[in-house]
Amino acid sequence: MESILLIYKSKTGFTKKYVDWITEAITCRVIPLDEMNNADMNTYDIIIYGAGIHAGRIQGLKEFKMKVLSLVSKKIVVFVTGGAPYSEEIFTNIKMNNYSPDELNRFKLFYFQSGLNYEKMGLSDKAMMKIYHKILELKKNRSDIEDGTNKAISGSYDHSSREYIEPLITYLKQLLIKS
Ligand SMILES: Cc1cc2nc3c(=O)[nH]c(=O)nc-3n(C[C@H](O)[C@H](O)[C@H](O)COP(=O)(O)O)c2cc1C
Repeated sequence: MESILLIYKSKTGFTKKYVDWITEAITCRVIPLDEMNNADMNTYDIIIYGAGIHAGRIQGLKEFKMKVLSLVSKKIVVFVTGGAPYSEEIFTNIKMNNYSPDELNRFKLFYFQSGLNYEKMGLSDKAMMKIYHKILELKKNRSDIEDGTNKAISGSYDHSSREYIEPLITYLKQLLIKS
C-alpha cells in the first residue's frame, strides 16, 4: 500500500479547510510547510502539496520544489486554492507561471476555488489587495474577468466546496490501485 504525505501552507485558512476535507476522504500524514524538514520524504510514495495562490504564484512552491525535485521516484501532486472561479484560462496561466515544461510533466495539478478572508489576512496582503482593487477600479474598459475580480475582492467571501476535491481523490485512488 502506498503512503501519502500532504504538505500545506495556509495563510488565511482556505487551504487548511481543503486539507481537512482531503484527510477525511483519504488516509495521509499532514504537515505544514514550515515543518517539512522534520519529515522523512523517503518514507512516502506520493507527496501532495497544497497552498493558496497570490498574484498568480503558488505560495511556498519554490521551497517545496527544492525539497522534492530530487526525489525522482515519488509521485508529486499539487493543489492550489484561489479566489477566482475555475476556468481553463486561469488553470493554464497557473501552470505557465509556476512550472517549467519538465516540471509540468512531473507535477499533477488541481485547482480549487476558495475565497478571500480580510479578517485573517496580514497587513501587507491587505495592502496589496487594496492597491489591486484601486488599479482595477481606475482601469477603463475592464475585461469580464477583471470586472468580476473587482467586484469579488471588495469584501470577504467563501466559495470553497468539498465537491471540488473529488477529481483529486479519484486521481489518488487510481494511483493507489495501480501500486
Ligand atoms: C495578496 C493576495 C493575492 C491573491 N492573488 C490571487 C490570485 O492571483 N488569484 C486568485 O485566484 N486568488 C488570489 N488570492 C486569493 C487567495 O488565493 C485565496 O484566498 C487562497 O485560498 C488563500 O489560501 P490560504 O488561506 O490557505 O492561504 C489572493 C489573496 C491575497 C491575500
